[in-house]
Amino acid sequence: MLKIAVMISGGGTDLQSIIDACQAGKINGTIELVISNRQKAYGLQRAQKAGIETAVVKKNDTLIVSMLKERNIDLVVLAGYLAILTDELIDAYPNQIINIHPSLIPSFCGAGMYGMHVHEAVLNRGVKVSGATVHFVSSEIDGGPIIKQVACDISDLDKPEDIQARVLEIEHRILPEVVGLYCDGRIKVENGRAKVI
Ligand SMILES: Nc1nc2c(c(=O)[nH]1)N[C@@H](CN(C=O)c1ccc(C(=O)N[C@@H](CCC(=O)O)C(=O)O)cc1)CN2
Ligand SMILES: NCC(=O)N[C@@H]1O[C@H](COP(=O)([O-])[O-])[C@@H](O)[C@H]1O
Repeated sequence: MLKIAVMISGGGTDLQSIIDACQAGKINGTIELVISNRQKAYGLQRAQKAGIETAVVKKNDTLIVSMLKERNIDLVVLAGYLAILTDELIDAYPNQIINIHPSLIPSFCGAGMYGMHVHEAVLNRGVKVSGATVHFVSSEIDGGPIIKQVACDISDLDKPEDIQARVLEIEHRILPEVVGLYCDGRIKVENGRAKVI
């Protein structure tokens, strides 16, 4: 069983999808720690309800690395974590940090593209499909190897919150799926590209 840490900043529905999958025996791993950079993140309550250790750490990747190493964490999941990771944390966990992003990378991603900002940009551009991406985290924001993407038709939607809701349904499926694949050793990175084996 791999040891997992999840980093959040908000409501934690993506975190909840992993908690639920672990409790259902769908992931060969256990969530050992949930870290938030925001004290009031509701996701902290979700973790505490599930009996998972929580911590609030703001702008201190040195401390985060020490907490992860102390707990022998194997996989770090960014589940709505809205801060940019420093190279200190990324280098400590090469291809061991994954992120969920609410668009089809490389579209609508990078600095400033998070949460509802993504769906507002998608609506304003008038694209007819959106979706979600799970990728490894690198120094380039949202530029790491893509592990899985699923698209959805949004041509019938005209509100960003409705696009968000449809994309979240995808997120809540593919994030636990990818975490499970990682825990089973079925994700490899070759020549900068991730593949499921
Ligand atoms: N080094 C990396 N750090 C992070 C990555 C990454 O790929 N490499 N992924 C992001 C997640 N993310 C999108 O998926 C993302 C998060 C936050 C931002 C952003 O611009 N944040 C603002 C502050 C937002 C706030 O605190 O309200 C900022 O830093 O100015 C962009 C993309 C996680 N980190
Ligand atoms: N760029 C990162 C980003 O925008 N992440 C997004 O934050 C939301 C967190 O929701 P949650 O708090 O309900 O899990 C999710 O939609 C996730 O894709």
